[in-house]
Amino acid sequence: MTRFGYLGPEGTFTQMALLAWRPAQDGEHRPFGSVDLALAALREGTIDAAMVPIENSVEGGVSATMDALNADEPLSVIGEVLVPITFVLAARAGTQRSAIRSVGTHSHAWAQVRGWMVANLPEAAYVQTLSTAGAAAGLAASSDGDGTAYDAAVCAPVAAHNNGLEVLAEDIGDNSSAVTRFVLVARPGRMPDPTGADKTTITVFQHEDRAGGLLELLEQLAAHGINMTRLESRPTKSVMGNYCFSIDFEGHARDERVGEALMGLHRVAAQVRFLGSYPRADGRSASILATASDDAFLEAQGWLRHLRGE
Ligand SMILES: O=C(O)C(=O)C[C@]1(C(=O)O)C=C[C@@H](O)C=C1
Repeated sequence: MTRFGYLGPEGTFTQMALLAWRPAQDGEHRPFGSVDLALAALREGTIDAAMVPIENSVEGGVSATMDALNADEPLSVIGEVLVPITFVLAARAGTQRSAIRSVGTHSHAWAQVRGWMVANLPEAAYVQTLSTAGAAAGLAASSDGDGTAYDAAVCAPVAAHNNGLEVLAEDIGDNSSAVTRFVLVARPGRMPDPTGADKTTITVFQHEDRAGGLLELLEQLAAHGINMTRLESRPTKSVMGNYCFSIDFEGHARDERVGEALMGLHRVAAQVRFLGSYPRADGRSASILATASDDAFLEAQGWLRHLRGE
């Protein structure tokens, strides 16, 4: 039975992503206190795969996940899941909204309700927790007057319900169409086969900081007709001002144009960390120029072999 890890506790959006990928009865689902702990367990072999958040449509990339994927032993992304995000403000039964002085939640969740907070609880202090469901569980576990770090939690409706909290306000996200993208990560092994609607994730490290360095990397993608879907810079943590680039793009490593682009990046970059090719959650096929199709590349390779007399 596959052992899946996820950013817990129960009731996180990450658990919803894992349940959407595989129902609880089809594997062991094990909660972890942080993305780092889940990925460490995966590297150690105590779980077989981990579901982790990587990108939110409002707040952008999840740095903790990108950094954990870029460090230590390489891991592979084998799938992705999109989860619509809905937040509630929850508190212990009997709490009046006017009595709320502090609110606990995950940093990405706070970023998505900031406008609502300014409009409705402008004086409330923010207390960071490791997850939205962790904020709800922490609130439920404490009773009045025992020094709880916060008076209310921002979490998913299911986390408020599971923890017996009262919902003081529903749908408090500033953007009603917010979506978080999660990736299922495994130890490197057999890559999922191409489906025609795939994505590839890489991290590129440059030789040195110089004019046109990023352009040189991007040219490899543009020249091979590849559409990027995410580009983020992360500090390499070695020297101030030194960055690597976390990139998602359309296509699969076994597509001719992607293979050529990866070889190009390998030539011009100091290191390319290949994090996997996997089916897109939305099933949307890449729009590929006729000049960047597999047939076009194979025809050109044949032409070269012919003129070399091979
Ligand atoms: O705290 C949770 O419930 C999570 O699953 C983490 C997380 C995130 O890292 O972005 C996931 C979705 C929401 O955007 C807010 C928090």
